[in-house]
Amino acid sequence: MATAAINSLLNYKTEKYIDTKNKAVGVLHRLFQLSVIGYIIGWVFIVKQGYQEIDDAIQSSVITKVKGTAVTNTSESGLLVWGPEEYVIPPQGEDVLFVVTSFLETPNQKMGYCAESHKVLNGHCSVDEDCKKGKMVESGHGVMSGKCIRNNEKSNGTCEIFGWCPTEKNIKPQKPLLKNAENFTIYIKNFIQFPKFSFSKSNILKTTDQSYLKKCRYDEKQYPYCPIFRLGDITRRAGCNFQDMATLGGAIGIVIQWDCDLDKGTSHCNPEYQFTRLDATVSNKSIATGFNFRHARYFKNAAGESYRSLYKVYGIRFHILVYGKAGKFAIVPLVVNIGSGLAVMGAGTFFCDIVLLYLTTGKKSYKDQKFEVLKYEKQHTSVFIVVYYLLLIKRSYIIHYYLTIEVIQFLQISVRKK
Ligand SMILES: Nc1ncnc2c1ncn2[C@@H]1O[C@H](COP(=O)(O)OP(=O)(O)OP(=O)(O)O)[C@@H](O)[C@H]1O
Repeated sequence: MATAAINSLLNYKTEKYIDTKNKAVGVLHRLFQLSVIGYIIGWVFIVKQGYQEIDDAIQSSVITKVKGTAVTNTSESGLLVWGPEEYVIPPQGEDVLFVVTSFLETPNQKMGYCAESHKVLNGHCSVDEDCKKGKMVESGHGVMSGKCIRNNEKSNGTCEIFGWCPTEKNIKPQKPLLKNAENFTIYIKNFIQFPKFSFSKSNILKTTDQSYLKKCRYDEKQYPYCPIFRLGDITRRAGCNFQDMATLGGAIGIVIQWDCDLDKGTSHCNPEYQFTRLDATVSNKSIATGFNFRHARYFKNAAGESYRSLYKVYGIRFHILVYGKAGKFAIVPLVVNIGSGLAVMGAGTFFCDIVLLYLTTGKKSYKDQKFEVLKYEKQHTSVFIVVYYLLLIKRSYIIHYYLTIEVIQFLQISVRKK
């Protein structure tokens, strides 16, 4: 038995084929093989470039610069000229930047006593007892002095507070004040790297024309590689009207997509821009409409007293998001994809066997010729079953697999000998 097992282990065995002479199943088999070859060549290699190694861990740096001026003239602030230093917050040129399009200024606030704003619910009162001295007004602007300030005896008033006075007026902008904001331009400098392929590039066109950046404005058709965008064009491409958005504010996403086939060369690796309104789910009537925040500018008068001007600013927040992947030819994905394609081809034989053995007229004769029923000695079976389970318990699946094949072949040899 041992010699037979060793022989069985060392001998080369080849698969045996049965020529069924069944044309219909033969055509079916070829069609299946053609579909698999079509899938591998068309989808896996041409569409999905399955012969490439992919790096989707893009590393990126973004810096922005906005240019343009706007003029405002309000009763509180008078005539003002706004430059990027005033309307871009923060001014450092980050990848998330806020451009002011409207504002409400409360100028010359000074530390002192004044009536709390009517906007603050917890600051309302009808008698002095409603304003507990020393208590902070919740969501308010200062600490209560203990007095209730009313315009007349009958009406309700608001508590007197100690804080920055006068408090802000309760007004919402009806239209954007920085009307020219639509014509501001934003320069987006983006540097990317695909570390797996030691490849780096920027979104700025390589040109010797020094004035290119001063003249060009991004346009999908004419200037697809110009990194300077007009704000009005960005909102238009995102499907919204700049002036509508500018009144109460909003958020816009500028997506820079890098999909690079490095086999085609560096010049084919270029960014594609997409624009989307990020707060688009919020309708105009929603309580969550708009985008604003407050900041203050502090100063002292000639007498050394501290003052501040409080600004509630409305505007558009731009988020620059960079995504991308690069692919380059590599032998490993090529072999893996061919291998998995060939494995799928094996399913064709299985499928055709099912058709042949269960759906054709001559299924009985096919079955008789395809399957050989083996007869073997019982004691062999029991020994092999014991070994089999011992290996299974020890989780030696590979040894178990090969042993099972060898056992079956050994039994076949035994049968043949008989
Ligand atoms: N938002 C923008 N709109 C239009 N042109 C711009 C904008 N930002 C930069 N540029 C122009 O692009 C070129 C390169 O800008 P970069 O910031 O690298 O150089 P710079 O000389 O420091 O720019 P500048 O001093 O004009 O702000 C400059 O000619 C600059 O004027």
